[in-house]
Amino acid sequence: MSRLPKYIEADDVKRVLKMTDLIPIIEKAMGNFSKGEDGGVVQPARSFIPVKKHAGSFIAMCAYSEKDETLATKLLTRYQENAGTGIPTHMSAIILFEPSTGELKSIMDGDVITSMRTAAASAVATKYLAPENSKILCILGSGDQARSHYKSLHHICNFEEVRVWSPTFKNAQDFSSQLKSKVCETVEEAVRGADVIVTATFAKQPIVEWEWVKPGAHINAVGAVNKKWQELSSELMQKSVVHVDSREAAMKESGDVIISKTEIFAEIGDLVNGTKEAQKEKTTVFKSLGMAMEDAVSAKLVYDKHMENQ
Ligand SMILES: NC(=O)C1=CN([C@@H]2O[C@H](COP(=O)(O)OP(=O)(O)OC[C@H]3O[C@@H](n4cnc5c(N)ncnc54)[C@H](O)[C@@H]3O)[C@@H](O)[C@H]2O)C=CC1
Ligand SMILES: O=C(O)C1=NCCCC1
Repeated sequence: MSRLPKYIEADDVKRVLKMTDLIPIIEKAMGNFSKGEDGGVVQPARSFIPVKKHAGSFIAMCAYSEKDETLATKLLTRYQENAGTGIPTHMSAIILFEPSTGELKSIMDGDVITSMRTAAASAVATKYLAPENSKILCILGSGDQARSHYKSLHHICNFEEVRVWSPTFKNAQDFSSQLKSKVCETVEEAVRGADVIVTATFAKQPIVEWEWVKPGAHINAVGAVNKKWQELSSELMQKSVVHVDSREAAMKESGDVIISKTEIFAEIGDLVNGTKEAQKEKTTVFKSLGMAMEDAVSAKLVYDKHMENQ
């Protein structure tokens, strides 16, 4: 093997990474993660460095999976105020190592992986928790995650209607002209009657109320990754059956969990492993925070597929 790491750019990641391959890999990774030591995953809490002067943050996320033979770290910036400037709000690179020797194998774009693996994790949650025959999908937010969730969730349910809401009406219109959907003027209009709801916004205060949510609906809550931020009202969190990707991270990083003082029923990996039962008939929430482990398995998949084509 060459000692020089392979650089894999965003277009090449996009070319080789397919949602149909990724969803089962993320499902297996979530299961391994929730097995504790038996799952062979080492994933320390991630570091957040505030870049206060510029209203940004720098995030470092590392993971090793013995079963998947992958060792990686993602370095990411989150600059919310980039919105509307043409510079993305999240930018990242993933550094992949060879676990057997410690060699640096690859540095690759992390943006496509972040979009797709987050949406794949929600697809796994939706597979276990969405009501049978879900027909209406509601997406709150019209950015990167909103778009990737539109695509991933169509692999799980046969939706007949997709609704989109975004704080800037024009952004929702642009979304809807590219991805078949109906634009809603209010969150309430988008949420009422929906079977599956995605919240993928930068909201810091709750935008979804319990009384709007159809009993038995499933919510993938992807934003509000901060202990002081919420996308869902405390009442909605308390009255729903709440699932997370990592209990440890949720207790540290999720305002939706911490402020509402809600009880976490299970990690999605517990449903995958069959150690907790999915309660499809109840109103369910998947509070997603994102795991380094998801990046590590995705990066290995990208590297292996990319090298096959070399
Ligand atoms: N759980 C996870 O694994 C991940 C979570 N995220 C989080 O998901 C959220 C969406 O990320 P992206 O789509 O990449 O960002 P983006 O910048 O592409 O889109 C953000 C969306 O939020 C909307 N928005 C901004 N301020 C708002 C407010 N006050 N209330 C309601 N909506 C507002 C914008 O109009 C836009 O539609 C962010 O909070 C991000 O940090 C991002 C990556 C992974
Ligand atoms: O990649 C992730 O995981 C992220 N989680 C929280 C917000 C930024 C990206």
